Amino acid sequence: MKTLEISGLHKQFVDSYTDEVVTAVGDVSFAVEQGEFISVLGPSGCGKTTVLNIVAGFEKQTDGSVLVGGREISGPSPERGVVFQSFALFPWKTVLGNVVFGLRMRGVPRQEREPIARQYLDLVGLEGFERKFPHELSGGMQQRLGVARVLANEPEVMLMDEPFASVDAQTRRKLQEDLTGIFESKRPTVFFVTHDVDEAVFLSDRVVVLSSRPSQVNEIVTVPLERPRDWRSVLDDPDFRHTVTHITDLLSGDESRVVQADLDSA
Ligand SMILES: Nc1ncnc2c1ncn2[C@@H]1O[C@H](COP(=O)(O)OP(=O)(O)OP(=O)(O)O)[C@@H](O)[C@H]1O
Repeated sequence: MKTLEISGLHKQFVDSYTDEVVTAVGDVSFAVEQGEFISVLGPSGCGKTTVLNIVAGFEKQTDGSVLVGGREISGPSPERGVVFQSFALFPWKTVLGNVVFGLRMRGVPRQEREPIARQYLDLVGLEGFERKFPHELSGGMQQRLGVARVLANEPEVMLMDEPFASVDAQTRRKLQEDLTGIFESKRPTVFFVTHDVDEAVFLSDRVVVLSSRPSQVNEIVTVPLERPRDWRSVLDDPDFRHTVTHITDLLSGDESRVVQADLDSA
């Protein structure tokens, strides 16, 4: 069953100073199955975040449609929870309070909120930290709290915009393995934006490779790796290297076309 269907998505921005029109998204269509992990990759500025922001309901498309669970979206909703790069936690609430808040907003009865919140904190490995405040957690733990907060709302799709971009390389590997473990046990539908080809292949069932602006889908690559996954075994897997090389070739082919077009128009 398709959870998310993006059809003919097109987005133009008008620069408020110069009145110049920027086509951020040309014509993008793809669908995400229920329980699927999909990543969106593409050259810088090709509109990855814009597509995510439209799905989140933060931006309105100029043309095309976005259906979630078969319904056209209208504005932000907890059914499309977003995990941001910059954590976006409530600093004055405890770890437990951060998760309980969303449940309260969703109308979950008072006596059910805390057990549900604790269940999701356990899932992301934050048991024992319930009474701490966000500033008492490491960057990686704050990001896991962000994931717990979104998942506790049982969204139809979890949206993640480069969530690990601001943590160091070692923590990043650990968080990628944690996220894979969470995905494998809960099977949420995930839409993940990244610049990092290895990360996209490690995490995803399929990778949507966008072309440079005005972006279109260049290719949707199926990742032929078994689950459960961990870095130790994935790095030794020839299918992993082959898929990474294929996507890198798609991206560099696209980049050389852009350079050639720039030279032709000079
Ligand atoms: N609110 C806005 N107003 C005007 N232009 C915008 C706005 N948001 C994005 N853009 C432009 O749209 C294009 C796509 O931006 P977007 O951030 O979606 O790309 P991206 O692929 O996520 O980039 P990156 O990989 O660098 O993060 C860029 O040229 C950007 O400058």
